[in-house]
Amino acid sequence: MKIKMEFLRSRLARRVFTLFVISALVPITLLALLSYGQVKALLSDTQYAAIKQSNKNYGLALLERLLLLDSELKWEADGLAREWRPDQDREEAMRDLAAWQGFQSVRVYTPAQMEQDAPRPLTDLAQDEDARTYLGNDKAILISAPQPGLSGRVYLLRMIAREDKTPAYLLGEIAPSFLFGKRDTFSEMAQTCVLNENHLPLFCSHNVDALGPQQLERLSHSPSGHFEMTDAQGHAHLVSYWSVFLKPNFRVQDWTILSRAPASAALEPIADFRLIFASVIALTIAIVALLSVHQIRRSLVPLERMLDGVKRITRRDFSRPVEVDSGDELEVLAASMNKMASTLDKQFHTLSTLAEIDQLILSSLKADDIVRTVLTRTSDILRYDHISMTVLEAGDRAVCYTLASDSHLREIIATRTLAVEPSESATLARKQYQTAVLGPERPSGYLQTLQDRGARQTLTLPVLVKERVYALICLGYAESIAIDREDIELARDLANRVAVALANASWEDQLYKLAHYDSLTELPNRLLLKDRLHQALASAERRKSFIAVLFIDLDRFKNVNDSLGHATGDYLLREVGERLRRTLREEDTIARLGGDEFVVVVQASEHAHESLSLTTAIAQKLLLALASPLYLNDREIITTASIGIACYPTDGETASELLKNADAAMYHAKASGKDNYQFYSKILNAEALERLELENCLRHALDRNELELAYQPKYETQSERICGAEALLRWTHPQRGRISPAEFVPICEEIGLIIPIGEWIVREVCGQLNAWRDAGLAAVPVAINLSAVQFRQPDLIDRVLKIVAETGVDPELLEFEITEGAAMENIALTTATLSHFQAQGFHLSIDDFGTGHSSLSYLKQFPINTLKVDQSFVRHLCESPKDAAIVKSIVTLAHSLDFTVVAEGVETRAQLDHLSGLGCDVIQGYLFSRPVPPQELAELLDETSLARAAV
Ligand SMILES: Nc1nc2c(ncn2[C@@H]2O[C@H](COP(=O)(O)O[C@H]3[C@@H](O)[C@H](n4cnc5c(=O)[nH]c(N)nc54)O[C@@H]3COP(=O)(O)O)[C@@H](O)[C@H]2O)c(=O)[nH]1
Repeated sequence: MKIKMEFLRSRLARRVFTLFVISALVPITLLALLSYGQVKALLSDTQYAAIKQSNKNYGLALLERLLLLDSELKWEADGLAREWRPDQDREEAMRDLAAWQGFQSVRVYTPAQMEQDAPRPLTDLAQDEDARTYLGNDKAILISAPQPGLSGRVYLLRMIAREDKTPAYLLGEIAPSFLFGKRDTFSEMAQTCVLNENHLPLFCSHNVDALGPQQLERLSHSPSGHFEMTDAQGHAHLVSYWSVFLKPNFRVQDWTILSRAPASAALEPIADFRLIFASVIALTIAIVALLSVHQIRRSLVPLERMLDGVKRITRRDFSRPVEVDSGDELEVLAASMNKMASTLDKQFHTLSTLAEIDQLILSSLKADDIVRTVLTRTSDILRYDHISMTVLEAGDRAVCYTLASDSHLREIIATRTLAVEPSESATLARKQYQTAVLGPERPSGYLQTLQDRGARQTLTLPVLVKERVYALICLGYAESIAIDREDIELARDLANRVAVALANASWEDQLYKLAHYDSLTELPNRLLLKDRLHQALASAERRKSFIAVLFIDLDRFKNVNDSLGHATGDYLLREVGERLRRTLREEDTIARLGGDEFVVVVQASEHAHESLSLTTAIAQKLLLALASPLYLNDREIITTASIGIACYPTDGETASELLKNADAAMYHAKASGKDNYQFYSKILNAEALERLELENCLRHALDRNELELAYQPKYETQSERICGAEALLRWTHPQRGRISPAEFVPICEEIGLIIPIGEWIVREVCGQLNAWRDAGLAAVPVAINLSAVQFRQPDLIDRVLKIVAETGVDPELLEFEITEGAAMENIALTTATLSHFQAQGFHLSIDDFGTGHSSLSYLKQFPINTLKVDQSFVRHLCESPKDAAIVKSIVTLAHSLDFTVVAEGVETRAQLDHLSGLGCDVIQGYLFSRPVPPQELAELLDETSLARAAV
C-alpha cells in the first residue's frame, strides 16, 4: 500500500499518529524491559546458585581434606606420643608423612622451638595458654599465612601428648595443591578463591582482583551470599561465596570459598532475547504506525480535505468538489458539503448577477436601457427559452420588446406596440406572478411574440410600482413544465428590482424634466437651451454654416399679467409657446428663459444671404403668429413681441455671446416701438451694455445714498402762492453725475427696484414734512409719484400707512399721483386702491392726464381730488388751438367732476395767463420754480408763510 505522508501535514494527524505510536511503544517497551529484568534475574539467580553449589562442593571437599590431613596428623601425633624418641627415625616418619599426599612438611617442635623456630603464626600460639589448652584436648589448630601473589601457607598443629608430660607439637604444612587442588583443574568460567578467616586470599584459581571494602563487609555479615562486581577492565562478574565452618575442628574462624563468573557468560542466553524484543518492538511500532496511518488516512485526510473545501468555500472558490471516498459517514458529510457548496455557488452567482443587473439598471436613467439589461442578463440567473418585456406607457398603450430565442445573441429582435386592457392590467397588478399554458388560441398581446417564437408555457411577472403595472416580464418555455418555486421567487425578486429601477428612471426623468424644461410651457429652459446651442454651434462650426438666435420678449406682458391676473398671464405664455412650436420646425430649438422671454435657435444654411432671408422670414412669421388675437373668457387679448436676432459666427461665437447680443437687439426692437424685429449691431450692444451697467449701479444706489428728492412747488393760479409741492426723485451716478428719472425710473420699474425706492420716497417725504413743520413753516401737501408697478402691490396701502403711523404725518399732507395709463390698467383694482387711500385721508391725483386712453365713464368712479394736465398739452397751448381745446375740455371735465385741475410744465407767463383764463386751479412749472432741494423749498415756503401772515 502506498502511503502518502501528506496526511502528516495536519497537526491533528501528527498528534493522533504520535499518540498511536506512544500508546503501542510504551507498554511493549515496558513489557520487554520487565521481561528482560525477570529473565536476567532468573539467569543470574541460576548462575549464582550454580556458583554457590560449586563453592559449597569445593568448600566441603576442602574441609574433608583438612579433616583427612588432621586425622593423619593425629595418627602421627599419637604415634609420636606413644613412641616418643627424639631420634632420627622420627625424622624419617615425618618424611613419610610428608611424602604422603597432603603435607609439604611435618615437623616436631618443643615449646621452646615453637617460640623460636616455628613459622610466624605459630610463635604467637606458643604463648597462647588457651591454644595450648585447646591442643591439649586432642584437637588441631589450623593456621594460615597468606602470601601475596602465591598460594597461602596452611598449617595444621597438633600436640604430641607425651607421657613425661612435656608437650611437643607436630606442625604439618599442607601442600597447597593437595588442599586447594591444581589450578588447571578449575574451569575458566568459574574463578574460585579461598579466603582465610581474615578474608585474605589463600588460593585463587586465577588472577582475581582484590575485593573492595564493601564486598569484604558483606562477607563478614553473612556466611553465604552473592553480589555483582565489575573488574578493573570494566567487565561485570557474578560473585558467590560460601563459608566453610572450621571452628569446631580447627579453632579458626570460617574460611570463605568465593567464586565468580563473567556476567556475560551467565546472561548469554538473554542476548538473543534482547534482539528478539527489539525486533518485536520494532515490528509492533511498524504495525501500529501502519495501522494508524491507514486509520488517519481514512479519517483525517477526508477531514483535511473537507477543511480545505470549507476554506475554498470561504474564498468563494467553488471550482473543485471535496473528494472523499472513505465509505463512511465522512463520505456522506463530504457529499452534503459539496451539495451545499454547489447551492452556495449558485446563490452567489445569482446574487452577483443580480447585483450586476442592479447596478446596470439602477445606473440607467432610461427605461430602454433597463429593458435591454433585463432581456439580456436574465438568462444568467434563470432558465427559460424566450423572454420578452412589455413596458406600459400612457393610457393602455404598451411597447413589447422580445429578445432573440437564441439568448446568447443578446439582441432584441422584435419591438411591437400593443394595447393592454386596463382590466387586464388591474388583474395583473393584484398578482405576484402568473403562469399560462399557451394553446392554439391567441394569448394576450404581451404574450403574442413568445407564442410566435414557439413558447408553450409562460411565466409573467408584473413590475409593480405603487400598485400600478409599469411593465411585464414574460418568460417563455418551449415545453410545458412545472416551474421551480425557487425560480419563481428569483424572477419575482428581479421584477421588484426592475420596479425600483423603472420608478427611479421615471423619477430621474421627472428630475431631468424639472431641471431642463420650463414647467409652464414644457419648452426647454435656459440650461437645456445652452446645451442645445452648444451642440448647434459645434455642428455649425463643422459644417461652416450659420445659426440664428432669436430673442423674443412679449410687449407689455406685465400689463396683461398685472391687470388680468397671473392665470391669464400663464395661459398667454403657454399659448405663445404653442404658437412658436407650430410656427417653427421640429429641429429648431424653442426655449423659455423665464418671464416673457423666449429664445429660438435656428440652424441656417452655409450661405450668409440665404441665412439672412431665412431668419428674416422666421422673425416675420413669428411676429405674425404672436400678434393674432387670443381669446380667454370672451376677452380678446392681443399681444405682440419684440425680437432681437444675433447670428453665428458674425455676431458671436459662443452661446452666451449670442444670447447677450440677441438680448441687446431685442431691446433695440423695444426701443424702436415694439412689435418688430432687429438684427444685432455693435452699437446696439454698447447701448445694452450701458443699460446693464446702469441696472447694476441702480441696485446699489439706495445703499450708497446716491438718491435724493427735489421738490417742485405748485402755485395757486390766482394768488400765485405755493399751495403744494411734488417730490421728484434724483439720482447722482458716481461717474456720470445726474441721470434723469425719465431714464432710470423705467429701469427701476423693470427690475422691481421701484418698490423699495418708492417706500424710501414716502418715508423721506414724511420726514421732510415733519422737518418743515418743526421749522414752523407753512404746511403744504406734497405729491408723491406712484409708478404702475407700485400701484399693483397688494399691500401698498399697508406699507404707506405703516410709514405714516411711524412718522406721525397727517395723511392730508400727502398726495399720491398715478399716471392715467396706470389707472386704466385695471379699473377695478384702481378704484379699490384709490378708495382705500381716500378713506385714510390721502389726496389723490391722476398724472399726465390726456395721454392715456381714459374711459370717461370710469373716471367718475375714481375717488380722486385732482387731474394733472399733461405738460405736452401745456407746451404748445398758446400756439396750438387743438392743445388749447384739449386743455379747456380737461378743465371743464375736471371741474364738472369736482376735481381740482393742475397744469404742469408751465414755463411762460403766456401759458400761465391762458391757463388762468381757462380756470385752471394750480400751476406747476419752471415759470415759478424748477424742482429744488428741500432747503430751497423751505425758503420758498417761508416766504409764503410771511405772505400769509401779512394777509
Ligand atoms: N414713479 C416716480 N416717477 C418719478 C419720480 N420722480 C420723477 N418721476 C418721473 O420721472 C419723469 C421725469 O421726471 P423729472 O425729470 O423729474 O421731470 C419732472 C419735472 O422736472 C418736469 N417739469 C416740471 N415743470 C416743467 C417745466 O416747466 N418744463 C419741463 N420741460 N419740465 C418740467 O416734469 C416732470 C414731472 O412730471 P410729472 O411726474 O408727470 O408731474 C416723470 O415722468 C416723473 O413722473 C418719482 O419719485 N417716482
